This record gives sequence, structure tokens and C-alpha cells, in this order.
Amino acid sequence: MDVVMTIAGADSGGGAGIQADLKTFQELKVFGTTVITALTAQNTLGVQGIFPTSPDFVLQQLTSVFSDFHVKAVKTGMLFSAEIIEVIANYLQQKDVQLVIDPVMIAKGGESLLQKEAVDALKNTLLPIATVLTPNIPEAEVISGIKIENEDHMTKAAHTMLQYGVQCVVMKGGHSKELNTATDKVYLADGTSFSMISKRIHTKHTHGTGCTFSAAITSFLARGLSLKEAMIEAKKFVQLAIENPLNIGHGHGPTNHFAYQQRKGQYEVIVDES
Ligand SMILES: Nc1ncnc2c1ncn2[C@@H]1O[C@H](COP(=O)(O)OP(=O)(O)O)[C@@H](O)[C@H]1O
Ligand SMILES: Cc1ncc(COP(=O)(O)OP(=O)(O)O)c(N)n1
Repeated sequence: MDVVMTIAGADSGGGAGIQADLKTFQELKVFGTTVITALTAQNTLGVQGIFPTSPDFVLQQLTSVFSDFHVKAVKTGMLFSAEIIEVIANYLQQKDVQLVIDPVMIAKGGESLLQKEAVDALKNTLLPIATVLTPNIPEAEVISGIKIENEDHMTKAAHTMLQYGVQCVVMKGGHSKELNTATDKVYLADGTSFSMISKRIHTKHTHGTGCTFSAAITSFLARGLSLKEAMIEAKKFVQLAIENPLNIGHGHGPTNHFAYQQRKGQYEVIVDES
């Protein structure tokens, strides 16, 4: 059984963070371990409270898991502070793992999940050791310092982020103004790129989409898929999870992690290499 790890915040409402990651891991048949960086009191209406873990206790969790398991791939989500990021980067740079970074900054309701002064630590310590970075458009703007209003800006921002040493940047299109499609553009360090295009679902039930997508990439990488195959299959996982909502909660409801196993044969992501 392939072992993976999520280093992220817990979402008491179960739709994002550690909980979304573990549900994704379970559905994709990898064994999930966790390092919790913060507890959040959260539901589909928003984040009501944050209780960060101490950096020392983050290190203790990393040590417990790595001293016992052979972890093949790790993803990070909500990291909260520069101190926590530095502990994680120092620890992971000694390990031979594939590292997927979802640079979680702001929850849908507008609450900050990463302190402003932590962005530099993310860029300078985690990106150089990462395999994949999965920013949404607002996160890409913060990391690259480039305002993204068209495809040229997106390409420039991706190349700026690749310069920090990460091997692949996936610009997620959930926040773009495209009406009919949700396109994620993948930029690789060798200068190539491709787009993954799916139908845009008009729904408010998108809580945890970014967490679910990055957890799916992590699972498929651990199972031995190539970077490109892992991205495409993860895009399919999140598409089906959005397309088949559970309709629970009173706000932005969670996605449906069961849908991929039930319907994966019925949907293909369009890949554009031009
Ligand atoms: N309304 C939607 N319809 C289809 N796919 C979507 C939709 N919203 C987001 N996605 C997809 O979900 C994944 C996460 O994207 P995004 O929502 O931008 O991330 P985040 O949760 O970090 O803001 C991406 O693959 C994106 O294309
Ligand atoms: C604990 C925790 N981690 C991450 C997020 C953000 O998740 P994301 O997938 O970006 O989804 P939304 O916040 O956009 O719904 C979170 N809310 N909580």
C-alpha cells in the first residue's frame, strides 16, 4: 500500500483541509497520514476560529510518521505561519518524497489561512524542493507579484514561480472569468505546457476543490503515474466531485469524493497541447 501525507489545517466542517485530503486518499486507495498545522472551527458558511499548532509540535508529528512509514508523496495545504513553513521545509529537504504544494492563502469566505509574512518563506524554502505547485489565480498573483488579466500574464507568472525551483506549476482556473469551461494550465520546468479543459459547473458547492485536487495529484503520483497522467486524472476526480454535489450544509457545500469511483469511466478531460 502506498503511503502519502497531508500537512494541512483541519476543517471541522469536513469539506476542506485534512478532512478533504483523507477522503480523497481513501477513494484513491492510498494510505493517508497527517501533520496538522492548525485546527479551524469551520463550516460551509465560513471560518469561525483558528487555533494554530506550535512549530515544535508540527515537527513532532513529522518525526512520528516518517520514523515509522515509508512516505512516497506529501502535499501541503494551510500552513499558517513562516515558523511552521520553515520547520516543514527543513525536515522535508532531507527526505526523498514527491512534494505537492497547494499554497492555501484565503478561504472562500475571505478569512486568511496564511499570514502575509509567510509568503516569502513559502517561496524561498518550500518551492525549491517541490515537485508541483497548484495556485489559483489570486494565489499566483501574490506569489509571482504579477497581476493576471490574460493568458500572457499567466504564462509570465508561471515562469516567475518556476524560477524558485519547483518542477511544475498548475494554474487552476476555478477563479477565472471563463463562462463555459474550467481550464487549468500546466507549465513544466522544461519550457513545455498544456491545458486541461473541463466543463464549468455553475454551482456554489465548491468548498475544498483546491484541497481535493492537490490531494488527488499526490495520490496518483504515489501510485506511480507520470506527472502529466497524475494531473489529468486529478482534474477528472475534482470535476466529478463538483458535478455531483452532496447538497449538505447551508453555504458553500463540500464536493462529492465518492463520485470518481462511481463515474470515472463516464468522463474525459480535454487536453490541449498547442
Ligand atoms: N465551477 C467549477 N467547475 C468545474 N471545475 C471547477 C470549478 N471551480 C473550480 N474547478 C476546478 O477545481 C480545481 C480547483 O480550482 P480552484 O477552485 O480554482 O482552487 P481553489 O479551491 O484553490 O480556489 C481546478 O481543477 C479547477 O479547474
Ligand atoms: C483548513 C482549511 N484548509 C484549506 C482551506 C481552503 O480550501 P480550498 O480548497 O481552497 O477551498 P475553499 O476555501 O476555497 O472552499 C480551508 N477552507 N480550510
